[in-house]
Formats: sequence, structure tokens, C-alpha cells
Amino acid sequence: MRTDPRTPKVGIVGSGLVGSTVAYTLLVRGVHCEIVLVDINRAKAEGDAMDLNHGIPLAAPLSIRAGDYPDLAGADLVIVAAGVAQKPGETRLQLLQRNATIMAEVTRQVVRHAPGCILLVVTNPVDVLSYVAYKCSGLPASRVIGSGTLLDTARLRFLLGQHFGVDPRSVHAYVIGEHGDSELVAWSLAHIAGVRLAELGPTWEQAVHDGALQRIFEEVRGAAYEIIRRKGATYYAVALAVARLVESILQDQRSVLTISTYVEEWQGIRDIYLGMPCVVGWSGVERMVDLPLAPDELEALRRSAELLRRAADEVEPVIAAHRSTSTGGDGSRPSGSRDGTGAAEAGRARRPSAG
Ligand SMILES: NC(=O)C1=CN([C@@H]2O[C@H](COP(=O)(O)OP(=O)(O)OC[C@H]3O[C@@H](n4cnc5c(N)ncnc54)[C@H](O)[C@@H]3O)[C@@H](O)[C@H]2O)C=CC1
Ligand SMILES: CC(=O)C(=O)O
Repeated sequence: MRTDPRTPKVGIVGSGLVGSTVAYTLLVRGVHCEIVLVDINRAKAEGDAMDLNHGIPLAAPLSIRAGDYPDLAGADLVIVAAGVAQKPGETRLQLLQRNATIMAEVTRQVVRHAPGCILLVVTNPVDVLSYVAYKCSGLPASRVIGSGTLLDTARLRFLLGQHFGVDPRSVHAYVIGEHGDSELVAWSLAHIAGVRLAELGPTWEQAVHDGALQRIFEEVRGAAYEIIRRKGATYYAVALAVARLVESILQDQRSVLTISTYVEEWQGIRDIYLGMPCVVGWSGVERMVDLPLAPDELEALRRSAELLRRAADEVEPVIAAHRSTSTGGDGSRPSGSRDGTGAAEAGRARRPSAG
């Protein structure tokens, strides 16, 4: 249980389409918190804060303001959605070189002012940039989280719900691996009401034989490309995914969500961030679920991890130039917060350790 009675403080760095929609979603969902918007374009953050504040009387009591990095002091959670987004036809990995430096610089600033925070990376390519943030922040891996395949998993559940004619919230299925072209579905573990898809009988047989599941997977994997081709960006569903994560963290829900998490060593996958179901609560990632994947799924996951590892190697110079000198991203905790209160740090330190 979270014992700290303060109103939780959430920073959003990058008040663009995604960042500002996350703030809007937190407001509309009535998530109890104080929000600070930071953007290199200060006027944009200020305009968003004004616009959102005008909705408070119609939604929920909340404090939203624009600020700079020092205003993040004492933040419990900082969401990073700063950087460039894909143009039509561009892959997420093609953003890597441009966004890695931004992520490294943003991370150093955030940790300088809010060392007790959980860092939640949304900027793409989210898995590699979560790795960059981890290495440059010096925070323990449990407190550096990427939004990972949470959005892809929601897309998958929506489409499977449509296909099988059930509420997508009753569909349990995970997209894992890269939030990108090498992602995969853990089909062998997918189920509806405890009945594995593979055991749904004629419905499943038909879905496999008429290629429906393959089409659903391709639709999930290609969703961002299709939306960006039509309207230039995606932001509503990702904002809901991030808000869901924020709720799980701030309210210590310990929900199982497919976030991007640090895998030190698991089934031959080493030293990389990638999407896996994890228990997420007030202290961040409490544990990764040890999925009993089918052999072909494990093989596909390893291939996805290898691709992410090669991408991480490409930004090693950026990491080397920005690596935390206090801890080197080795999992140890940076020394106390610079706001002098140590509030967020102390609040987390008071929590009982996870199972
Ligand atoms: N992980 C996911 O599931 C998703 C990730 N994204 C990613 O989120 C990122 C943001 O996308 P959008 O909001 O659509 O882009 P956007 O262009 O609307 O917003 C980006 C914002 O970042 C700001 N910014 C740029 N450099 C900065 C810096 N150094 N410090 C502070 N602010 C800075 C810009 O001024 C702008 O307001 C992109 O990388 C996009 O690919 C988008 C959708 C889903
Ligand atoms: C842009 C992006 O990463 C998505 O919508 O999945």
C-alpha cells in the first residue's frame, strides 16, 4: 500500500500531441495528481496548461501548470514524450539518432531535479530510448519504464474482441517484444474467459484457416503507419495507455501491463529493454511475468531483442557521452532529491518491498 498522503506530482516533458493528450486524459479520468508541463517550446506548454485549466471546473480538481525542469522537483513520475515523431512511411527506429540525444539530455535534467521519480518513456523508438534513459539516469531499472507494447496490446485486444464478438476487456492477449516492426503476439497464451484461443474449437480453427488471426496481427503491427498516413500522428489511444499506466503507478494497483522493461538476462535475452507483461505499482516495475512462451514465440522474441540490441549499440556514443557519473545506470539509487524535501524519494523508500 502507498502510505504517502501527498498529492502525487506528475511531470510531462514534451507537451506535443502525445504529451498534451496524456494531460487531457488524466484530467478527464480524474486521476488525482498535480501536473507540470515542460516543453522546449514554452509557449506551447503554457497554452496547453491554460486550455486544460479551463476544463477543470467541468472535470476534476487538479493542478496543471507549465514549468521548467526545476519545477519538476519532488515529482513522483515524469513522462517523456519529447522529440520527433514518424512521418508517413517512416519506421520508429528511423527516429533513433534524432531522439536519442534528446532523451539523454532530458533524462539528465529530470534526474537532476527529480531524483526520486519514476521515468516513463513514450518517445519512439520507445524500447531503445528507455534503455538510453536507464543508462543515462542512474536510476534503478525498476524506475525506468517504457510504454512498450501496451498500446499494441490494446489494439490486439480490440481487434480480437471484434472478431470473437466479446468485450475487448475480456480478451487476455499480449503483444510483446519491440514496440515496432519486430513485435509478436504470444498466441499460445491468449485466452477469453480462461479458454485459450487454441481451445476455442471451431471458432479458432476457422480463424486460423481463413487467416483472420494473421490479418489481425498485421493490422496491429501496421496500425501506427495507417493512422499516421491518414491524420499525421497517433495520440488518443497512446494517451489512454499512458494514463492507465499512471493510474497503476500512482494508485499502486500492481496491474499486469505490457510495458518496456529492462531484461538483464532472461531466456538468452540480455541487457536490453523490450515489451513484456510486468506488475506495475508505486515502486515501478515490481516484477516481469515469466511467460511460458511456445518455442517459436521465444525464438521470435529473441530475434526482436537482437534487433533492439543492435539499435542500442548504434547509440552507444550518445550513452557514453551522457552516462550518469553518479551510478552509471547500474541499478543503484542516486543520492537524495535536490528539492531539499526528498518527498518522493522518502515516499518510495517507505514502501514495503515487492514480493
Ligand atoms: N510509445 C508509443 O506508443 C507512442 C509514441 N509516440 C512518440 O511520441 C513522441 C511525440 O509524438 P508527438 O507528440 O506526436 O510529437 P509532437 O511533435 O506533437 O510533440 C513533440 C514535442 O516535443 C517537444 N520537444 C522536442 N524536443 C524537446 C526537448 N529537447 N525538450 C523538451 N521538449 C521537446 C516539441 O516542442 C513538441 O512539443 C514521438 O517520438 C512519437 O513517435 C507517439 C505515439 C505512440
Ligand atoms: C506512433 C506509435 O508508436 C504508435 O501509434 O504505435
